[in-house]
Amino acid sequence: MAVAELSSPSHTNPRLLHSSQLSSLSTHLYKHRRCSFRSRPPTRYARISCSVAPNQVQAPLTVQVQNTTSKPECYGVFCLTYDLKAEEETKSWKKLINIAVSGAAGMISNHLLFKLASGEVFGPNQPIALKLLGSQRSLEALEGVAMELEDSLYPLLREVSISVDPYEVFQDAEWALLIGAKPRGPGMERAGLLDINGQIFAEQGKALNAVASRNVKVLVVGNPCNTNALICLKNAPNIPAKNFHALTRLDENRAKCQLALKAGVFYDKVSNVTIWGNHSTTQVPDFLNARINGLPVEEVIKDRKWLEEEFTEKVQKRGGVLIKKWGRSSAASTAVSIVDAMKSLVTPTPEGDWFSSGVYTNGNPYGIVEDIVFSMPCRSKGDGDYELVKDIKFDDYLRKRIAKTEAELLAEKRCVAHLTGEGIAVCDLPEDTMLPGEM
Ligand SMILES: NC(=O)C1=CN([C@@H]2O[C@H](COP(=O)(O)OP(=O)(O)OC[C@H]3O[C@@H](n4cnc5c(N)ncnc54)[C@H](OP(=O)(O)O)[C@@H]3O)[C@@H](O)[C@H]2O)C=CC1
Ligand SMILES: O=C([O-])CC(=O)C(=O)O
Repeated sequence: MAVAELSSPSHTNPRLLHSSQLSSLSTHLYKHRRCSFRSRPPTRYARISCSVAPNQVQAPLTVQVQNTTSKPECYGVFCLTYDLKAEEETKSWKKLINIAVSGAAGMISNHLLFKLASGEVFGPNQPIALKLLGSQRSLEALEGVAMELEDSLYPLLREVSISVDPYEVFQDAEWALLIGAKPRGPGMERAGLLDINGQIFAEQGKALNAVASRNVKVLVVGNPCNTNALICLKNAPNIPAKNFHALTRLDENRAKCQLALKAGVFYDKVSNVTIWGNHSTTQVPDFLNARINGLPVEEVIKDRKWLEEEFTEKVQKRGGVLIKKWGRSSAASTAVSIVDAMKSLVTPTPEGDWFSSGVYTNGNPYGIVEDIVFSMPCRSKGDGDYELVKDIKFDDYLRKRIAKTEAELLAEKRCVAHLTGEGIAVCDLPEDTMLPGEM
């Protein structure tokens, strides 16, 4: 199969074309434009540059043709060929699933990959293939990760491959865990971070659109994760927007821990916790609908002031407090929350409960503005899909807080308009806008 990326100043959002469309495209190009073809070995890209003929007013056009038949490099023991059905203990196993992970040499992945390989998410009968995406700067480190995976002798881990090319890594991916992102350095404006990371997620959205399974589930972890997820889904129009998630499960877990501590119960007694909005310090941990031992939180913790102020701020800023103590951002607990988020989609949600995920707002029943990625309460039948929970209570406090995080996400969206195909970016971000890890 081959795909072509079509871009020109008149196409701010480049279109990806499948091989079936290529021959008519090239006929069109020869007829209407002056084209030169240039391939750049040893890469698989061929660049076709077309200039404007003197009597034409069309804008110049560049087409990138990519042959996507090549495979990422398999690693070590994972290059062996074998027949899963040949051995007695593997006969009952399900079909191998492909999991792509970006930022695979980073700290979160260093915890996550081993959890995935152990069967924590998909269970003991589900073999997996891990496709690790890195960059030139992390290629050696990725080999180190693959070596550790080899040495762990996980029976369910059947394939590991590494690559720096998202088109290779995302080929037929059924899950894409997008963790890699540039951290915000000292003195960097949030608008700058949105732009740099947004470019990464725009490119990855295009690659997913071109080569991933049409039913791929995409979980964006790299910050700012809500807006990165929006950019990614806008660049992947052939994949349902509903399949894209931004990770807010860590925030939910943090909120459960704080409620349990205050109520003096173990955290398995806390349920129905929603995180609303952005994975930032404007996020809203919802105590109005949450329950402890099946009772509304306010019947157990009779201290509304603590809930509105101390509890809310503790959850919003937990990441920053941890960085101060630990010297680096949450990695192990983030990996745990990624596992939780994935499990919530592949196992039925317990009766009466729900989980939080940053999802696309179109069609939401809460009156939240459409066309952003916003954390909301979800339930799943365990088939990888989810529905939004309908019976949710709101009061003035909750509405006001939700409006603030919604306004922040709208400002972030305006700031990345150039990456979502919606025109010229205007950055008017609220001054106090921060990631949970910033203080
Ligand atoms: N949503 C959430 O709840 C949470 C989100 N996060 C976010 O997850 C992301 C990853 O965190 P973590 O694993 O701890 O980070 P690390 O710094 O350990 O790893 C990040 C990886 O991102 C990759 N990367 C991609 N582009 C760049 C770039 N331009 N500059 C530098 N590195 C780049 C690097 O890999 P390579 O060189 O291979 O490209 C690196 O290995 C961060 O954005 C963090 O803010 C963290 C905690 C919670
Ligand atoms: O800000 C960060 O990079 C870390 C983060 O998201 C968190 O701890 O929730």
